[in-house]
Amino acid sequence: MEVKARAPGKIILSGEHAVVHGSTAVASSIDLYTYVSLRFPTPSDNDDALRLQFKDVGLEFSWPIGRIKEALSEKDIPNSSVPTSCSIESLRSLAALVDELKIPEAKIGLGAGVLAFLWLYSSIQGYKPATVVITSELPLGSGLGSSAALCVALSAALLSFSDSVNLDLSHQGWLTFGESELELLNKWAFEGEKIIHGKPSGIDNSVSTYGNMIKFKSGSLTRIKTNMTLKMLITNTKVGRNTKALVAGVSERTLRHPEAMASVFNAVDSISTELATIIQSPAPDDLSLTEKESKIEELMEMNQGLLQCMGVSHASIETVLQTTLKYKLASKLTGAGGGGCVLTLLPTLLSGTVVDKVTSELESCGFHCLTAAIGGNGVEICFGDSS
Ligand SMILES: Nc1ncnc2c1ncn2[C@@H]1O[C@H](COP(=O)(O)OP(=O)(O)O)[C@@H](O)[C@H]1O
Ligand SMILES: C[C@@](O)(CCOP(=O)(O)O)CC(=O)O
Ligand SMILES: [Mg+2]
Repeated sequence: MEVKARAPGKIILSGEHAVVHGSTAVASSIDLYTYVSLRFPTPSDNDDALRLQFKDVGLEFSWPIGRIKEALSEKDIPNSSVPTSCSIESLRSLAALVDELKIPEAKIGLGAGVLAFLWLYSSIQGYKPATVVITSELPLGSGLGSSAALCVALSAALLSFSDSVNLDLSHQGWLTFGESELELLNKWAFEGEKIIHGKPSGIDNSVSTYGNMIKFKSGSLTRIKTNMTLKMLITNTKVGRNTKALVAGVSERTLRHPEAMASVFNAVDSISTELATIIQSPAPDDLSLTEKESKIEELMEMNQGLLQCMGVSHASIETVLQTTLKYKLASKLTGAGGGGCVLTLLPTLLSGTVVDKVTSELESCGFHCLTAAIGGNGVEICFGDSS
């Protein structure tokens, strides 16, 4: 029996980093997914290994299942219905297993993904041999939430074969979970994100779980009903960065300048709240679509300025901002910054020629422009053939 899960990536329209410190943020899923397939061997396979394939980066790992049991020996029988944080001791033991993999230095960031996998797998499924294959349409480590999409899709696949979830195994095609099941898998995914990000806010796993657009503050989400279609150009600067280090950098700056940073976070909170109000306001109200878009552009620019205050912009991001400004387009970084992706609002009345021109100018700087639909389903699973 095989199950496949898919979970979407995301863009943060406003409030990244500040959301870690309690401010409101607004995020939307995008139609680029991470896929996880999970298969248990049959007795005749005579296989007692846990195998993990990261297809996007061409890496494969395997462990005799007994080694994982040994590493986590102090752990009780796993209980998939109680999301549990990885203790320092378990993290240390699992990290020793990951060290043995000798991951090449250039791909060392993947170690965090392997750790999250080992924790989620053993906590939800216990010590059973299996093969898990990961593929993604998302660029990894670029601000589009690949870490959360991985944790959400993994939690979904693992839970679908657990006692905590009741699913129709004969269903054909993609299947969504019930509300309480989504809540459970979102909590497990958050435990995985904690291993990858250090101190995540929970916005990325929540938007990947539930899909569409959400407003998020202090761990709780409100689903947003959009009353306008937003079109964004996503520019990947291709400058690699690590979310954990950037989040830690903002926390250190906050410790050095608590009052100034509190004001920055407060300003971001107001920006996100206003943005959510604009997006939700009834379609033909006192504000025309063009007026709404101009307001959103201004809020994006203000948010970008505050992200610069937090120290998470980058020369490559500044180049994207200057390039799009030449075409009177507003942009902001999305995700953790320090490189990664930048969002540019494409107003409804903008001509296709301008979009082509700005795209080719950005690409001539060595950046990669993506188009992705905003919104859409959250996590889904499929038993058997998903094609
Ligand atoms: N498809 C994948 N294959 C392997 N590792 C992945 C995959 N998706 C995410 N990861 C893990 O997530 C990390 C990237 O997460 P992060 O730095 O938070 O950036 P982002 O979430 O913006 O992509 C990778 O270094 C890796 O550990
Ligand atoms: C910076 C932050 O707000 C978003 C990070 O997103 P990403 O991992 O860069 O896609 C961190 C968080 O909210 O957990
Ligand atoms: Mg991430």
